[in-house]
Amino acid sequence: MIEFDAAGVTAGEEATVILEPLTVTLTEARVGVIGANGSGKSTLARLINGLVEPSTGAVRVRGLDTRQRGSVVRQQVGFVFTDPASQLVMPTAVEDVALSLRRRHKRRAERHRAALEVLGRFGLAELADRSVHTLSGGQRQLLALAAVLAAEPSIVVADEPTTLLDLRNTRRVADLLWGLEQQLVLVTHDLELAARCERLLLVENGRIEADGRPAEVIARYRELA
Ligand SMILES: Nc1ncnc2c1ncn2[C@@H]1O[C@H](COP(=O)(O)OP(=O)(O)OP(=O)(O)O)[C@@H](O)[C@H]1O
Repeated sequence: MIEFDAAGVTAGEEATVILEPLTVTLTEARVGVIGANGSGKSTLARLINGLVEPSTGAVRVRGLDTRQRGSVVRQQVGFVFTDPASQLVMPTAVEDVALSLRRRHKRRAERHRAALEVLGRFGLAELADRSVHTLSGGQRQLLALAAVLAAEPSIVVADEPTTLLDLRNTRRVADLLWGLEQQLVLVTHDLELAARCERLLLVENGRIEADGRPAEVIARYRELA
């Protein structure tokens, strides 16, 4: 469960409003977030794992305040970025997944074995020793997702995870995300994916313009465009 309790975000000395105070509780397994460029979607997503702290109000994840318990929240919330390059930091694919496993497996050899197993599960076994820089965009995105999921977070937040992908990889990533047991918050410009969510939030100019069933929220989005 994710609670926004009058959570607002401002930036700079002038306190420019990025996100107006928002009160909403997300309990659905698949929550989508749509809206125009620059409307505040990423900011909303980043509030969930404390990457962005609320300037006013509070955000709680499974009862944990993101400002007070930031590091615990980040262990529980796996965040998938649009650009996998910003989260793949190790020289090879297997090392990147192993990095996510450092809390669960203290011994290096064990971590390596577990990372290979994760790569296998995601159909990426043959990429284990490849330099991350030589992977295609789709391979990198799948690897980033595998690395996040390897840590077994309780909640997954994905910020436009299919934007860089072709149709086949978009389907692959979407199927993976929909196959998860965890609660998923998905920021997307892909209305097909948005339509598959149980609940959809439409962000417009830093506030929630619509919140509800995908068909109605998407219709409102189309009216605004
Ligand atoms: N730290 C900051 N300082 C100043 N402005 C910011 C800051 N963070 C975000 N913004 C601005 O707030 C607005 C919302 O940004 P955000 O990244 O949340 O939008 P978005 O809906 O995810 O956009 P996109 O679809 O283009 O990724 C943008 O105008 C952005 O430039």
